Order: sequence, then structure tokens, then C-alpha cells
Amino acid sequence: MKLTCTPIDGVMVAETSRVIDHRGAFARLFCEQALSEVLGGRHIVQINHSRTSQAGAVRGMHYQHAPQAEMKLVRCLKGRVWDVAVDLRKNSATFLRWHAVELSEQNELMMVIPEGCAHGFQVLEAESELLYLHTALYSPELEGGVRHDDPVLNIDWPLEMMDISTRDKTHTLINEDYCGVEL
Ligand SMILES: Cc1cn([C@H]2C[C@H](O)[C@@H](COP(=O)(O)OP(=O)(O)O[C@H]3O[C@@H](C)C(=O)[C@@H](O)[C@H]3O)O2)c(=O)[nH]c1=O
Repeated sequence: MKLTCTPIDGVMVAETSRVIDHRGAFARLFCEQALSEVLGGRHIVQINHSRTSQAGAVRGMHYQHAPQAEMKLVRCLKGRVWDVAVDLRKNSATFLRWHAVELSEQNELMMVIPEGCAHGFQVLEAESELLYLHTALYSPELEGGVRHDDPVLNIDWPLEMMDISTRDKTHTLINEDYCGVEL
């Protein structure tokens, strides 16, 4: 797995590849050893999958608060998505900056999103599927969110935004008192 840094500390892109032969293909989706530098002692404790029907649909921007703050590794198994990480770490040099990468079935990239960064995505092709690897258990009471259309973040979304959940439409907007996520 080849790892590439992004302008946001800890947000990384891992390149993977599949082996193709006459029967089809074989791919390694996760390797604790190859990702040991990224994981830094963390362990994958939950694997989730989502399918999103409509192109243009946006999910996010989500994170979990301590003590269940988590690193997520995200890849697209089917279709194409515009995957976005937002830095919410209060003392980070890139506080409130975002970084986006297109993830697709073809490019086989995996986005690494560390604790204190929110994650969201827009589906570029109908019926796109994502696979998530998580380093903490799902804890609904510790979920946090920021708005995908928050003017302070000013995230570029390639398509018209649609099919957004009620929860995602109602995350609190960032104001001048916002001081970020404590880890
Ligand atoms: C995230 C999650 C949801 N659920 C349930 C709650 C709800 O009934 C249903 C759908 O949940 P949500 O609306 O939160 O699904 P969704 O908006 O797709 O949530 C996901 O969004 C992206 C951006 C992420 O980064 C993920 O970590 C996750 O937060 O599934 C679980 O049982 N386990 C989970 O880990």
C-alpha cells in the first residue's frame, strides 16, 4: 500500500491495487502491517458498509467525540464518491480546512480520516457503496456533526446536493465561538 500525505496532518490516501487474472480479481482491502505507521497502535474494531441510491446525495459531516473518537479508513467498493475530510482539531494548523479525494471502484484509493476530523461524501454515481474500517465502536451518544453546506467550511461539492438526512440538515452551523473538537 502506497501512502500519500495531504495538506491536513493525519489525513492520508492509501493506494491499493488488485491482481487480475482469467478468473477475475483479488484485492487486499486491509493489512495491519502495511498500515502500521498510520494505525500507530490503533486496531480496527468495526467494519461498516453503506449503499447510496442517488447521485448527488450527501452524507456527513460526521465524527465521534472522545472517549470514542475514531480513525476511519474509507474506500468505495462500487461507483464513485467525492470524499471529504474536515479538520476540526482545535489546535491544528489546518483548523476548519477540508480536503477531498475522489474514491472509486476503479481507482481503489482509501482515505484515512483521523480522530478530530469530520467525514462526509457526495455520491457521483447512483448506487455507490462505501466500506468503512473504524478504530472505535459506534457510539450514537458521542456522535458529532458539522454541516456539509456550512459557509465557514465552504466545501466544494461537484453535483447539486440532494437526499440529505434530517439529522445532517440540522447540524449546528459553525460560528465565531466555535473552538473545535477536543481529543
Ligand atoms: C454510523 C452507524 C449507523 N447505524 C445506524 C443508525 C441509523 O439507523 C442508520 C443510518 O445511520 P446514519 O444516518 O448515521 O448513516 P450515515 O449518515 O451513512 O453515517 C455515516 O456517515 C458517514 C459520512 C460516515 O463517516 C460514517 O462513519 C457514518 O457516520 O444506521 C448503526 O447501526 N451503526 C453505525 O455505525
